[in-house]
Amino acid sequence: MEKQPRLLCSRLLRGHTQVEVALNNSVLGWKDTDRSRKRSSGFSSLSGTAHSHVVPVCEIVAVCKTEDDNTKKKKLGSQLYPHAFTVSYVSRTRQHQWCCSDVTFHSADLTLCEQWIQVINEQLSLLTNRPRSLLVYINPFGGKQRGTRIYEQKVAPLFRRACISADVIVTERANHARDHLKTEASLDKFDGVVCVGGDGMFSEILHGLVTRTQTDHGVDQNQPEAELVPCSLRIGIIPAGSTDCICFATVGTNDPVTSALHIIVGDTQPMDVCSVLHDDVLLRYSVSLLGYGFYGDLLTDSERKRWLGPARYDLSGVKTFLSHKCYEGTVSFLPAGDDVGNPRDELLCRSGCHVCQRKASSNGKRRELSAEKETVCGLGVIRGKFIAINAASMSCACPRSPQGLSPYAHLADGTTDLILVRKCSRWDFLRHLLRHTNQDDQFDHSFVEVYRVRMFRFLPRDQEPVSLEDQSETGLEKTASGPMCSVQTTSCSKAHSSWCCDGEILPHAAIQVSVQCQLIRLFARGIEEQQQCVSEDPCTLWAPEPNTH
Ligand SMILES: CCCCCCCCCCCCC/C=C/[C@@H](O)[C@H](COP(=O)(O)O)NC(=O)CCCCCCCCCCCCCCC
Ligand SMILES: Nc1ncnc2c1ncn2[C@@H]1O[C@H](COP(=O)(O)OP(=O)(O)O)[C@@H](O)[C@H]1O
Ligand SMILES: [Ca+2]
Repeated sequence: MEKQPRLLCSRLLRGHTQVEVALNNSVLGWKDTDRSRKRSSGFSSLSGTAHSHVVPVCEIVAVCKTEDDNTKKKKLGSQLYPHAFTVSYVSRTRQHQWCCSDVTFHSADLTLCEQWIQVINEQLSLLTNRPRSLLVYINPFGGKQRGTRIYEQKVAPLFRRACISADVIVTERANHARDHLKTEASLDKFDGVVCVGGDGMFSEILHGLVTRTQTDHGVDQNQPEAELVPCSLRIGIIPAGSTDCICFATVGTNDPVTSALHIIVGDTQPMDVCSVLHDDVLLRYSVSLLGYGFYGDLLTDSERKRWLGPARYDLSGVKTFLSHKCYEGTVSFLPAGDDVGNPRDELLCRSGCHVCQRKASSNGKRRELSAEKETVCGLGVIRGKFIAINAASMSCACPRSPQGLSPYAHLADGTTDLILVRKCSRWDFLRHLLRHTNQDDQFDHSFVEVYRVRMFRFLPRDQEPVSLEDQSETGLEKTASGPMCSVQTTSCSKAHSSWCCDGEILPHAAIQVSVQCQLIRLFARGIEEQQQCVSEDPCTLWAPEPNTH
């Protein structure tokens, strides 16, 4: 492959060390010159400074002239270096966390500094995926009520440094952001929408943006067969909520600075959205967890304890666990094809995921879940008594469960992982829950089943067709895709639970769910496999000998 022409290469001063700095179309690099390395080797090893460093241009946040009194006095030997410029760039710390680092280069030559600033800025202006203008919504009451402070102290300064303009709206009530996006906001002037808050706040942005997009394109989202139009604006999430699972599962951490940097560099991560209907009428959209039984009850209880902040989930978790309820009903589902793998295949969804890139032909194949079709096309039907019915459209990894509810679920494959936890003893359920917090397989229990599906439907027992109720009287449960299995004899609560849908409670127990493949895009890149290596060998930046200024 032909090598990129070198654009600029100079000998400059960094700290007390002379360095050779080079820039081509994709990488900025600097290394100590041999002379200064010899002279300052003690200094370097003491401070831990590496002798060479490379930064991909796409991870440069900004470059600017440095003007302070120290710069004016900068000296090496008798030579003054009164001019300087600073490059801010992404550096990786630990656990997928990013921070913004600065490197300042000094020079005796003002024109040279200005040339560096100009050339780097020209390179940055070629990166067309970067947002220039954002619409930001802050929920001041999410999580520990630190949304406004997090934005002002950690995010706004970075946006300013990257020359991104932001229109900020601090919400005054629930659904303020959703309603504003739906009708009022002039979206044409923005390159993206940012929410500062938790999963509930993200859900508001999701609903506002999806609804607005359908309205603008004349699509009736209440039609069960409607082909929804993907949203053109990307969504950024600055985590300031209680669970922050959508941020955690798409970035790998819930750190506001990391998220701000993913927005600044203009990352893109497509994401599936489930539409949730009742009697063919749209109730809500979901991207993370749709849970009936355990998580529905937990969330309902936790809403009364909002004043406790994130700890409400632990308290309600213990209470719901102790109440040990189970619910009877029928789940029918359309299994996904083999092309998207299965929930236990140990294929993690990571940055550049191949499974998601193959992007199932699912959307074209959407079919209605109707009774006649249940006997054909491999549709699964499962009757039973369940402690939990969960659908995880993504891993749902979060600080409480770093692998998530379904560790091998994919962000953008057009499927959701349907997890059925049948009635079991308290002890067994606790064992199952505990496995969410360690490396053990939470699906490896006789009372847990998991299916990768494109759509599913749930009917609570009292709404089942009579024929299914009759079957249950025989004491047998039937699955179309699996073997017959016996019903446990213990009794079960007749009442309904609720569905929790990305942290919101739904008003109906009977729902139909279908996955809309890649309906939205986030400012994220999926979880990076490991510390990313720059593909370019730094040495090539300096070979052959540079024409130093
Ligand atoms: C014994 C320890 C068991 C730990 C089990 C952890 C499983 C965690 C899976 C979490 C999946 C989260 C999916 C995301 C949901 C969010 O969309 C949604 C909204 O988030 P927001 O408030 O930021 O807006 N959050 C939720 O629905 C909350 C889920 C909370 C899960 C907490 C579970 C705690 C369970 C504690 C059980 C304790 C048993 C103790 C027995 C003595
Ligand atoms: N200004 C506001 N006042 C009250 N509730 C709000 C406001 N802005 C947003 N909300 C609502 O607060 C709920 C929780 O927000 P979220 O940011 O997800 O925090 P948490 O993660 O703590 O639940 C969401 O349902 C959202 O609609
Ligand atoms: Ca998915």
